[in-house]
Amino acid sequence: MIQAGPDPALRVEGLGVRYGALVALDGVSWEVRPGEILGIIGPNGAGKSSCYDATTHMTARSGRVWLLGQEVTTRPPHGLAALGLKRAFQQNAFFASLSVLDNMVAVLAREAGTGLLASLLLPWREAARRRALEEEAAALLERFGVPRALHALPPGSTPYGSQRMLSIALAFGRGARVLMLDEPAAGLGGADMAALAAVLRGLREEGVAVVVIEHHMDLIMSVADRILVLEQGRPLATGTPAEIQRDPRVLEAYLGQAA
Ligand SMILES: Nc1ncnc2c1ncn2[C@@H]1O[C@H](COP(=O)(O)OP(=O)(O)OP(=O)(O)O)[C@@H](O)[C@H]1O
Repeated sequence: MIQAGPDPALRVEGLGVRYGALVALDGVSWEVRPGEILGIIGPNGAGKSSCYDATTHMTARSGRVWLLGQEVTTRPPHGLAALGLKRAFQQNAFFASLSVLDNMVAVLAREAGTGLLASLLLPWREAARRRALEEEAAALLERFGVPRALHALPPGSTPYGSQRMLSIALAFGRGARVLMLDEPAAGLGGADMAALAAVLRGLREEGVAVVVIEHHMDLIMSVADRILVLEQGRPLATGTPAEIQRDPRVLEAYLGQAA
């Protein structure tokens, strides 16, 4: 089906990943447009994380990748991030000994070209710059649902839901054209899940292309515009949530298994 709308923000073609003799991903192609949420689902071991690793060049792979119309197949992960392809991982990733706010400041300072040490130990004459970074960091954290009351705490002392949102905010940093999230709802309860859904919808409204691997079917079916189903490293189906939910192959391979 030909889809109307803007050009893809990210397009991958024929991605393949092998671990020795094991074929983890075999010729997988997909694309996501600005202001679209693409969900990637599939049973355990289907190749979802391998697909992320392949896209962000964190593993040896075959296939090609285009970001904002530019081929970026050979770019290293940090080069992709600099072009606006950002990724958050399954595990929370932050400095445990820094406050929530300083974690965010460190990312913003790095993206602004200031080193971590300098960002934390800026001399007095740069205090104003430090304050501006802190204000930017605080506003960004609030946007991702981490309230100011938690900003001075170490991340490990905040509720788990806030830790997940912090990880996403740190991945997003000063902004992303494409944001790839790996199981962002893992371990979240109902209220946190609703807050996460609101953040994802907000990113979509701003024109960010969002890709989400998720096992929580309610969440992915309610926020995704399109869904790609992987099974044993291969694409099994792609379509709207409604199409996917009534696809007999999907029901048998995945949703049926979960029922
Ligand atoms: N580093 C690795 N070395 C060897 N095999 C791996 C490695 N990483 C993944 N695999 C294997 O590749 C296949 C795909 O794994 P992958 O983690 O991509 O699946 P997944 O869909 O993300 O699974 P899950 O939902 O459990 O996270 C699995 O059979 C897995 O055991």
